[in-house]
Amino acid sequence: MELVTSGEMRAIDASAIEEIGIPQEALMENAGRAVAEEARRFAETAGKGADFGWLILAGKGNNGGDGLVCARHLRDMGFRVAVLYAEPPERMQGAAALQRDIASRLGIPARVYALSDTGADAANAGWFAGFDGLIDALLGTGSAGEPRAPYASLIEAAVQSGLPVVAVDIPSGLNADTGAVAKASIRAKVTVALAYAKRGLHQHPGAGRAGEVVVRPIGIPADAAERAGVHTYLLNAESLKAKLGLSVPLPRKEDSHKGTYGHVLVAAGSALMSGAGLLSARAALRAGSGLVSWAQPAAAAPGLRGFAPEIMLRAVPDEGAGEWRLVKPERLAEAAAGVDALVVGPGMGRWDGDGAWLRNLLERVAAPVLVDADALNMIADAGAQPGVWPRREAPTVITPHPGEMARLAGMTVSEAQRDRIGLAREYAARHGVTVVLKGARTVVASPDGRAFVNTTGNSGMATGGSGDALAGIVGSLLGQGLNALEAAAYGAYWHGLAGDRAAASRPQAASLIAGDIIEAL
Ligand SMILES: NC(=O)C1=CN([C@@H]2O[C@H](COP(=O)(O)OP(=O)(O)OC[C@H]3O[C@@H](n4cnc5c(N)ncnc54)[C@H](O)[C@@H]3O)[C@@H](O)[C@H]2O)[C@H](O)CC1
Ligand SMILES: [K+]
Repeated sequence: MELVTSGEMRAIDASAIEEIGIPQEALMENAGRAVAEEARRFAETAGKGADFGWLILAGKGNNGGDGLVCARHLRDMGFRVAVLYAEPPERMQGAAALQRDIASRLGIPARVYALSDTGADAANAGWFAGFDGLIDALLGTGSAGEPRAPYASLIEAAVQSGLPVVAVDIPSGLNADTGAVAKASIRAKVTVALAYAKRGLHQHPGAGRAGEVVVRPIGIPADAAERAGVHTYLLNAESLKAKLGLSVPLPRKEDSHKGTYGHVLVAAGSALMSGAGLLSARAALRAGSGLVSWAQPAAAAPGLRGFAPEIMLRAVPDEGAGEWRLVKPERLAEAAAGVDALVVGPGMGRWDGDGAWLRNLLERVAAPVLVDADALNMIADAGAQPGVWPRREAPTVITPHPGEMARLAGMTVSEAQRDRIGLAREYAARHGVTVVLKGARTVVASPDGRAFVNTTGNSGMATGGSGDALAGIVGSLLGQGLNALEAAAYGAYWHGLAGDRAAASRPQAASLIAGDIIEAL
């Protein structure tokens, strides 16, 4: 379940080979066979069986070496097989060169790619004629930057051929660490991740090019990543259990009463945006809180009576204005005294001096706090230097979407999206807050360095109110006694799972609204 960078993978490979003594050739043999088995599974699902012709696109590195082992095993399985070397094969070295010689001695047909003399793209050079699928063994974790010639044009020709691709380790052209994709990049039906999934397979746009990611062991000891200090995990039921000791669904205590599951105070919504507060409060209820109170500026409260009978309304003195602007932070802190968690931010609006207001509130509240939406922008206006977040005894969890994350970190959105795992982890460590960086493949990062990449959720959830629901869910879990990372990770996973379930029962995901997510919890 660990996700690794190419650097971490190289260190793990080196340790297995040099310190433990597992021969590199053994790793490569296991890798190639694993890819062949996944390719066979793909051919069978494609209903073509053994008359499926595979063309192995082999680069000059060990990724190419894996591909040659794969070629040999596919041929032994009865497939038609040929190899197309990206570069003259005499340039291969070490374990890859050994596989080149074996393939040659076995008489596996091979050609060397060359741009047609006019430099025209090679698709029309018939390289792919007669084949049903491609094995992408061009570039793996050793590649850096845009694929250079001739890889770039071979990749583009492969894409243009329209043939299905099974990628070795990563689709060529993908940045294994960040998920960024080069102009020339393979779109795979299946990516066979060797030993561990690389981070880039689970961060967009890379995640959209990898197809089905299958992690296959190749003989690296199972605890190698942990021993190498890797603390990035795919967020799913398995890792929630193994890394955080949480089972899905969370067990409910038998001897429970209203107090058992905590009391959450939701300070959210305002006269014009009361919906955000209601959605957060309802989500907290559905997530299992024993009691949920919805704090509102006193003059705005009467208008909200009866919206949700299960939710207690908590009017906070506001000098008759009906706006948060005139609620003193100490008054809201008093309302939060004795609750088990506070959610602050959704639909709160902005006003002059709101940053100092929020910091004052955070310094006074003893309970765990979930900060979302407008409240995040209040802090963002104070800058990105350490200290913008008050140090607190109890945890602070923040749930920014990419735009809010960018403002908090003082960068553009595209910069913030470049390495979401790295940014969320660095921000969490620097400010001592637990970060839930929303978006496709939400990233949860703890100040202690652990990070989880979510696997649930769908594009239909990019709808107003979905974030309010997440804020309520995580706040509820904090109120139920989960620690910051547990609440953030479980909450993100559960929110996405509910969204997937809600989408499954609707004609199309795009019709999803936040209320559907809450009802599906
Ligand atoms: N390391 C191991 O013990 C194992 C590795 N496995 C497989 O090997 C690759 C990593 O192999 P490596 O030789 O380090 O690099 P690549 O094959 O990924 O690199 C390709 C090759 O191309 C050159 N290159 C680098 N960047 C570019 C570029 N932008 N354009 C063109 N060419 C580029 C570079 O010089 C390399 O030589 C890993 O992914 C696994 O598939 C085995 O699985 C097991 C053991
Ligand atoms: K590859």
